[in-house]
Order: sequence, then C-alpha cells, then structure tokens
Amino acid sequence: MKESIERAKKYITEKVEITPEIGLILGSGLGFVADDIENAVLLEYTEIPDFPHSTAPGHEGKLVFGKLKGKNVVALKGRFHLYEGWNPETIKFVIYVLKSLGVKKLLITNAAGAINKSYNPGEIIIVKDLINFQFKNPLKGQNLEEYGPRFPDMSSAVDLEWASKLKEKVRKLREGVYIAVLGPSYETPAEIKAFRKLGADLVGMSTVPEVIVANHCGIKCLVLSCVTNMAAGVLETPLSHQEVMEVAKKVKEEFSKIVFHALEVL
Ligand SMILES: O=P(O)(O)O[C@H]1O[C@H](CO)[C@@H](O)[C@H]1O
Ligand SMILES: Nc1nc2[nH]cnc2c(=O)[nH]1
Repeated sequence: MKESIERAKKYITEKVEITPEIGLILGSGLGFVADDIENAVLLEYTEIPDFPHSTAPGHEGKLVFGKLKGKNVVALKGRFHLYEGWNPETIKFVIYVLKSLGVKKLLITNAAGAINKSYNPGEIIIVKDLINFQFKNPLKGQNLEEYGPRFPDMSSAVDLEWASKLKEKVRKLREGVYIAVLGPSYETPAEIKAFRKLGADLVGMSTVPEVIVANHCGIKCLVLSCVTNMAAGVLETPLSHQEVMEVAKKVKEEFSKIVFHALEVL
C-alpha cells in the first residue's frame, strides 16, 4: 500500500501546486459544492496511478483542488462505496492519500434517509455519532503505524468542537446519529424500525469507513447529511436514487451555504 500511496501522491503533486488543508467528500448529488472552488485544478480519478474510479451514479470521479472561502481544499467529487465492490481497504488508501497530501480536516457529506420522523426532506443535519452496521472495517489487515494506531479510539469520532462552532453560526441545524448499511438495496420498513430502536436518526451506505480511517490517522471530521427522503416505511412512497439526487439538487444553495460556513468557522 505504501508504494501505491507514494505513486498517487507523486502524480498529484506534480500536477497541483497547492497543499490542501481541508478535504471535502461530496455525497450523492452533492458534487455541486466543488463548482465554487476558485482557481480549480481538476484531476480525473482514472488518471491517478492506483486510484480507484467512481461507479455510483451522481459521483463524477474527479479531485478538485483550489480555494474555497480562503482555504486550500481538495474535493472528492465522487466517493467509494462498499456496495460498488470496493474492498474496505480501498477507502483506507484514499484517505491515506489525502493525509499524505497534507489534509488536516475532512468535511464529509452524504445523502441520507431520515429515520427520525421529525426530520424533513431537504433538511441538513450535523452527524454527532455513527453506527457501523456494515460490519466491515477499512483498517483490517496490516497496520501502517506511521499513519495511525492499530486500535484507534472512536469515542469522539467526529469533531464536536467544529460542529458546535458551525451550530453557533447556523442555529437551526439539528444533530443526529448516522447508521451505515452495506446497500445497495434500500432498507425494509422493519429494518428502519429496528434502527430507530438502536438510536439512529439517519441511514446511508457511506461515511462510516471514511470517518474510521480519518479518525485513525488524526484527521478531524465534520459530517453533514442532506436528508433526501424519509426512510423506508415512514411514508408510503417507494425509495429511489432518482429522488435522492433530485432533492440534493433542490437544496443546492442552502447546502453550499452551510459548507461555506463550516469552512469559515475554522
Ligand atoms: O452516501 P452517499 O454517497 O451520499 O449516497 C447515498 O445515496 C445512495 C443511495 O441513494 C447511496 O450511495 C447512499 O450512501
Ligand atoms: N441506505 C440508505 N441510503 C440512502 N441514501 C439516501 N437515502 C437513503 C436511504 O433511505 N437509505
């Protein structure tokens, strides 16, 4: 893995001058955030040695480097989900590449279903904690001690200080617990009822592996979920990825504004 990280890093640093401080992982239909990056330099995932490629709809597969709200950033316009068939270690590799490029903080975004019935489609929620219902861990296998410990602590997996600074600025933001499933099928109503009993407010098929690796290698994370739909069984309508992407598109301005605030409070 070390050689692959070095190869990817070498390719990227030869093409891009800036050192990104903040990484942004953009969820389904949320890639528009990268369109506001100034002096953008774009790299296709497919051109970077050993880098995985995006296969999920609504995930373009580009790294975008540049300035956002005065900060040097790199945005991942497209993430890697386990349901695509990627090995969990692929996610470790991607986060390690970000770390090797200089990323200190990660703003992770996702589209999620609302288990909490008081949430509304289009609402943006700060994730305060996570449940790994994927039962896979990206840190399995040989540990690279120079990146982080074998047994990382997960008692504050997200950066609550960053979250509270954002909440001070955007008072209406509510918080919730995100549960990650493997997917790609959406949940049954019985699963959603069970997840509610477990204490989950939001459900999706991503984010948790990214947070685990980031936490392990000392990158602080803020997670923002865009509620794109009420989870299965809450309403009578069936779920579709089409709807997920449409709702994400509708909240474009509001979502971008909150991301800008999240960068400004740093
Ligand atoms: O988590 P992101 O990538 O935002 O996408 C969410 O939306 C897709 C399902 O509609 C799944 O990929 C789920 O994880
Ligand atoms: N698993 C899951 N992922 C989602 N992504 C967006 N909405 C949902 C949902 O309801 N369930």
